[in-house]
Amino acid sequence: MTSILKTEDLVSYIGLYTILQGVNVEVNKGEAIAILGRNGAGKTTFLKTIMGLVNTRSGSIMLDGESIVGVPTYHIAKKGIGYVPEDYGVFDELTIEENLKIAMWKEDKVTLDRLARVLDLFPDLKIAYKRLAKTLSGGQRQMLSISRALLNDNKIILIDEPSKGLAPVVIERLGLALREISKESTILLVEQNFALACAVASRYYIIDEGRTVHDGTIKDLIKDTELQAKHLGI
Ligand SMILES: Nc1ncnc2c1ncn2[C@@H]1O[C@H](COP(=O)(O)OP(=O)(O)OP(=O)(O)O)[C@@H](O)[C@H]1O
Repeated sequence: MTSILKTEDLVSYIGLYTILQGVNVEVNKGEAIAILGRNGAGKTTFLKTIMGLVNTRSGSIMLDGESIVGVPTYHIAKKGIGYVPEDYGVFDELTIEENLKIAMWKEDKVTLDRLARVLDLFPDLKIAYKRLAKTLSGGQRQMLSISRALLNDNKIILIDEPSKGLAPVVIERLGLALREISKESTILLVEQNFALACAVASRYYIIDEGRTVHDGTIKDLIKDTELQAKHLGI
């Protein structure tokens, strides 16, 4: 198996606070991995640390065998990490089309084919293609944010809690789309919605108080109600 992203003993900090205190995660090519844990466990900070938005104090982050610690965020993105932040990061005053095109590194045939595939995956975006992003619902904004990460030749896509604030029926649709995406992309998904994580991922890591405390297959976790209760509050 080819390791696409690997962190070892990752420690990171914001100001005076050490937030991550030892995170060990490995994502292999083609896998969909869920990062689970309670509120405030450090899941968002983990993704931000990978992206260079939060400073690493010690430990390693390897992307496809190359260290990305200390590399500027824009460069990390260009090295092949697509990032879908919790707050979507879409431009409200731009149309869907403009939001998508601004995210494209190239406008070659491969990229335009990817755009067509993304619009097939999320027909809502196709219908509202010329509308301003600010007119979209939360679910549609999430779809737009995910779509942008799919347009380029990324090695891995980090998705931060896509279900947040969405209605159950929208989460279900999103789960189906993410499952489809996971057939062709490598995904690292932060998610509190256990059902969505189970629908998309095959393996998981649990972060608690800034550390990875458990990992395994989603199949085993579904059976382990004790572990779910202890770390996920289910
Ligand atoms: N800018 C900041 N300054 C100080 N502490 C922060 C900052 N951002 C996050 N933290 C703290 O870091 C810890 C981890 O936060 P993080 O957002 O990564 O958790 P999370 O697991 O993603 O939870 P949630 O699902 O609630 O977003 C929390 O205790 C939080 O209060």
